Amino acid sequence: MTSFNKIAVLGGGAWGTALAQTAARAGRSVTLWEHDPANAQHLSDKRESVYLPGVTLEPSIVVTRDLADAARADALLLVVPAQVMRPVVTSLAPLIAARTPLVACAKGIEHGTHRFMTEIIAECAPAAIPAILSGPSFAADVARGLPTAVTIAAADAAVAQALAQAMNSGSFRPYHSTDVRGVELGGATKNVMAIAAGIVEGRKLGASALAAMTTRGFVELVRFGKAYGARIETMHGLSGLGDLTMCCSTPQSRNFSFGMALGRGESIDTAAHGKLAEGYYTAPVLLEMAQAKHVDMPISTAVAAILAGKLDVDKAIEGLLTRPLKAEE
Ligand SMILES: NC(=O)C1=CN([C@@H]2O[C@H](COP(=O)(O)OP(=O)(O)OC[C@H]3O[C@@H](n4cnc5c(N)ncnc54)[C@H](OP(=O)(O)O)[C@@H]3O)[C@@H](O)[C@H]2O)C=CC1
Ligand SMILES: O=C(CO)COP(=O)(O)O
Repeated sequence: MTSFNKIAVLGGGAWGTALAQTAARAGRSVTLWEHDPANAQHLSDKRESVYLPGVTLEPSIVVTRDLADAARADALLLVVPAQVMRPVVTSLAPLIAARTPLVACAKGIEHGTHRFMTEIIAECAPAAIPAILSGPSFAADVARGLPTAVTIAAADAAVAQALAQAMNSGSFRPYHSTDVRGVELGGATKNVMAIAAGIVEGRKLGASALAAMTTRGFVELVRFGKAYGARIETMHGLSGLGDLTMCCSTPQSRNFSFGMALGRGESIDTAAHGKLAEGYYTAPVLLEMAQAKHVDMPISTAVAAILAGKLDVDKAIEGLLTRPLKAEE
């Protein structure tokens, strides 16, 4: 079976750092690439990411700013925000060997093009093998070696299995799948639902309202997934139900925290408190894609309207509660 020993991680942020730690603990030779000079210097000198304070890099991890260094790996984890995946893959493409797996670890859908992460890889690096890693996995938990399970998907089952094997560190337990679309769609959609759940929490609407929002958010994820080719078992799995329930339940999720701040009345511009909330970028795209296939997604529609400044939180909540009654599905 194919094996991937040299792993490069692109993106020295919270998740990139956590995955670099995981790959090193799994016994892999790890190169961590960071594009920002200041963060790269901090990673090299202090052996710590500014995005994950208190986590010291494993001694074996090599930090670099040279993309060609990273490109020599057997497989690369792409751990940059979803909306910058395209420029990163475009720069990387001419440097990698054919059939190198590029594993998108971002959770989002590209503005404008409506491309999923692996579609961007296929388009910008056609000689590479696109793959996706997603699931209920907070960087701080994973970096500290707390038990975590995710799903790694690639079209070729043997590649997915080999990537899972490469990242298996004991406490980090990757399942493998060939449902690439299902895995990447769940991770993107859950971020929007986490914002909605955070708004409910921030408005102090109670546990019952949070349970209703989470449940109906999952219904929307499944509807959207069916329309865009996801397998039902994937949506019921780690990258769908698992990640959604986790991120709809705790302020450890930046998207949930962003929603909480909105629920407390903070402005859209300040509610993220300088942290990455991918759902902010995905919500309008999700709405456009749902409309394109006539998928009914009232929660996503409400979140997108709030984020566009077209609807205030209380009106959005009232609108959801006063919709015509219907049979549950
Ligand atoms: N944090 C988590 O718990 C998890 C995050 N994810 C996903 O991982 C992805 C990354 O998130 P996360 O690491 O948390 O985000 P962070 O904000 O912690 O880090 C983002 C990283 O991307 C880098 N970056 C930003 N813009 C560019 C660019 N144009 N070119 C190259 N690098 C760039 C940043 O570098 P710079 O220092 O220059 O800004 C930084 O190193 C997201 O899609 C997120 O949904 C998935 C699972 C868990
Ligand atoms: O995707 C994640 C956990 O699975 C991280 O969630 P946030 O981006 O909401 O912090």
